[in-house]
Amino acid sequence: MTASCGIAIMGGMKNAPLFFPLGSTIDDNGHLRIGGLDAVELAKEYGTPLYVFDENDIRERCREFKREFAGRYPATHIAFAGKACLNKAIAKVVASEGFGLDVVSGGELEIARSAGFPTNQIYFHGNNKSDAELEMALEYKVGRIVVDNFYELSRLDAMAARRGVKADIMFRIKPGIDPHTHAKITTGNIDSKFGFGLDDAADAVARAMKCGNLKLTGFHYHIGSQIFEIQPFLDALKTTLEFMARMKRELGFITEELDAGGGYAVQYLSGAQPPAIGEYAEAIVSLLRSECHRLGLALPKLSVEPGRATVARSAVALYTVGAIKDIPGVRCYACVDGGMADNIRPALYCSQYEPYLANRMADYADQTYTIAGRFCESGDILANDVKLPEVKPGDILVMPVSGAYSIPMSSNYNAFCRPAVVMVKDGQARIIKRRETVEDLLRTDLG
Ligand SMILES: Cc1ncc(COP(=O)(O)O)c(C=O)c1O
Ligand SMILES: N[C@@H](CCCC[NH3+])C(=O)O
Repeated sequence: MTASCGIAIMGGMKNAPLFFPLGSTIDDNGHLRIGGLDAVELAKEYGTPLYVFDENDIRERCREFKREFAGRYPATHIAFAGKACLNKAIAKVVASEGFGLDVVSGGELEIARSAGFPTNQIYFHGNNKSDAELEMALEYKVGRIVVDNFYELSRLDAMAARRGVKADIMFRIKPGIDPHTHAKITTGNIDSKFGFGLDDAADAVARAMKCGNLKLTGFHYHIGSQIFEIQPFLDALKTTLEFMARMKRELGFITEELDAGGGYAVQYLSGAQPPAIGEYAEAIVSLLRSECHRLGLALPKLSVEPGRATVARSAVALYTVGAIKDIPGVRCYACVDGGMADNIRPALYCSQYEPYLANRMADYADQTYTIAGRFCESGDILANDVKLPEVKPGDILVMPVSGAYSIPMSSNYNAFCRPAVVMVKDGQARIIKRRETVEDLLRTDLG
């Protein structure tokens, strides 16, 4: 028998395809099981659209990063980039795995704090932090404030002086590398709103060395997201190490820490497999060691900030199929009860997904459908021309690899309510974010 999209179910094994959460299976009824639970029953119990995270999968991703990076280079700080999907439950899971956290707003910082995340393990990023956010970062004594520009540097210096504290900072720099990913998620190029160009960064280092209330520990770059090639990571690292050598030579500045950001790609489609985390780690750590030796630099502390690679595969999105619209000779739309308001990625980046039917995982996928959402835009398409078994109203469509950048980028477009989020683990499920209600929407509408 063949599962949707042609993945064979081995005799008796019935593992779900690779990009479902670890340990997901297909039961005798052809239903998807995640964390030991029937996905179709979860859809019934909690309603759809529904996002289901598997805690064990998140934990295994964290352990893989620790094994592959800290195993090779013990002075590694691994931080979850919260923008990928931050809520109290996920914050607690990654904290308990010994991860740090990267936040980009006062909101993310408050979520982390309310989950009891140790603030000295939090790095505060952002290209236009408000005064209130900088004050908050100082008040909560976050581990590092990653300073993006001169305007922020001077305000932060004054704030730290007023408080009589010495804050640990890093500078975000632009190594000017093209990571060959989607233009909208490319960030380390010269024409980027993020960070200092290298000559500006050199001026900023000279200034920071005179700031009595700021301690510059080193440099951060993040060149983009969903990067399949290893070479751009190496090019960015080499450029930064050469910049560190220049700062030592010209200013006597010794870099203690290098934050290499995130960007590791995950697999969304059967045919597009990125390098394993171990391959990224091996290449980065080897180059770090050899270039530091060549340039006469002491080995710095290394930070990495995986967002997508920590949580993307840990979750699926479940939708109920409604209308089916066959336009003869053109295409057949299967419409679901969610869409661009809970997952903007296909509309924004032309991101591709491989959906399945959670209630008929083992049926032969011999029909072609375009999965349309229910929002008032023709561009509200979740997946184009995908192979599925014959789809009927009431089927439960499942989108794997939905743990990163869907829920955090969701909206209330057309006054729809954001979906519920459930965490499963070893046969137990609990709501970690309740479904929004119209009352929630009306509460902020003051008339
Ligand atoms: C500073 C920083 N670190 C880490 C990340 C996480 O990226 P990714 O989810 O691709 O690992 C981002 C987002 O692109 C970022 O801006
Ligand atoms: N939101 C993007 C990733 C951006 C990463 C943050 N700079 C995505 O869904 O792929």
